Amino acid sequence: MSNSPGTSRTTRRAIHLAAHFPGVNNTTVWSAPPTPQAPQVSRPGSAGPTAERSATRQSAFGSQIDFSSFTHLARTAERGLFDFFFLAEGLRLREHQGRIHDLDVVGRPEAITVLSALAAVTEHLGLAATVNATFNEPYELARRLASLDHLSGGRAAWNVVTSSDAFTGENFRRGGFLDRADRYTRAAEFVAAARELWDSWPPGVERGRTGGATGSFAHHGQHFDIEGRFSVPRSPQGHPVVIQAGDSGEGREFAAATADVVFTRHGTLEAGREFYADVKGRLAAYGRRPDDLKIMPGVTFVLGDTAAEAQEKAAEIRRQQISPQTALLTLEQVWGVDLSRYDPDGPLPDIEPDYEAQLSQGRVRQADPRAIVASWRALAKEKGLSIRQTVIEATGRQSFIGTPEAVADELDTFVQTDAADGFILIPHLTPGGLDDFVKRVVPLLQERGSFRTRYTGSTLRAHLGLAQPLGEDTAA
Ligand SMILES: Cc1cc2nc3c(=O)[nH]c(=O)nc-3n(C[C@H](O)[C@H](O)[C@H](O)COP(=O)(O)O)c2cc1C
Repeated sequence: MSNSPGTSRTTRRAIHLAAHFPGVNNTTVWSAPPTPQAPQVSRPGSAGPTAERSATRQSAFGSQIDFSSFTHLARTAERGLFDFFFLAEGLRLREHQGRIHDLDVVGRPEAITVLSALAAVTEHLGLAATVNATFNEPYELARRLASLDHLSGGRAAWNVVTSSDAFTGENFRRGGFLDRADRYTRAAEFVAAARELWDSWPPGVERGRTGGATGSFAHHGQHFDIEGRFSVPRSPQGHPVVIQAGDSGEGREFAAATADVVFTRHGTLEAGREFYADVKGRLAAYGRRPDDLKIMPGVTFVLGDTAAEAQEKAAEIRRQQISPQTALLTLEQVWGVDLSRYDPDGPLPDIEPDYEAQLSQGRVRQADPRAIVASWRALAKEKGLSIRQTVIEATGRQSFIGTPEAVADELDTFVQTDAADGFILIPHLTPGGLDDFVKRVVPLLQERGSFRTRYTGSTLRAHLGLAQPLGEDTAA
């Protein structure tokens, strides 16, 4: 097999792979295998499109959050020798015109609970939970993560996210929200406090030797003023792995100072290299080496026996992801007005958007709607696209499409040429979406010496090649 361009360095770099459990956002399609004429639910009028689609998805995928779905994907990832299994978090179901948003209809079970159950049916696989730093407390979360680390023999990871909006805050006792500017100061102090708690039990404390300072902590800061004794002995990893997933300058700085892994959206070679250089370049200021932080973009893949077949499958998946009604819902989020009377196969609405309106609540609209409207209008005009075709073309984020050989080659090129340290793979199907990748792509990566052929360590830190925090023996 030929080497990829730029792979002339003497040692090949090891690729790190993780599996993202799909289920929300329209990455996930809901029937397998993709068929050319997948049945589409017609958009109802006043009954509300979201409600109807919710019903459709729930009946088609009632088992989506069954434990068997989680175990299938986790076991596949472990068979593929992946570093970890990843669960996202949504603390408030997003809403569209007062109904549960189309993308959140499968619900959001709590990640650490699911991972604790998976710890019992897996042996090596890391278990990563996304947990918000705004609406939690260090003592409670440090305790849950240390417990997961114990239960799993050193496989726990925490993806620290910082969503801080008032809509989400309504779900919580402390309510309200955090000033956006404070989201990372709180997150940084949260992680620091959690690490103080994890360090409060020195390594090697024997059962019964609980005198002295064991478990004592005192953290007095801007966001947390806590003092007491931590209830969980030091866990196998010392510190569960910390993942970061925010993209602002502050987010990148937080990652450079604090995180072990970054989950990024920069999934093209050029954007990946830029991001990689930027974030790795920030590490030295914190006395850290480039290898201390792994950069792992979240990516999708579509495999085919030929390049043409893969492209065809990818196009069909896009059509399934953006059904006629999803196209209209997506457009309504941007336009801010009810567009239910428009034909998804007709042209973009010529009415002006209402940029102040809030049809959707929660993290559904990411970029500046004015810029989106302008670019979608230009795209539709240039290519003569309908509403649905425009949304399909403009919102597509399919990363690696091709034969297993081509996909293995591309993934390897990313890692050997400093665009990533590995990938968080987001399959399109639940729960079988990773099966083909593990069967057909993993062996090719192993053949070229870029991916492990067995687990050599037992903890997630070992899989990722991260140092083990030593902790101090303070229990005099
Ligand atoms: C790849 C990626 C995945 C994310 N996943 C989640 C998630 O599952 N739950 C969540 O509440 N926020 C998630 N976020 C949001 C971020 O953690 C962060 O809260 C938000 O992006 C604000 O930070 P920023 O301004 O630095 O981007 C994700 C962000 C990125 C880039």
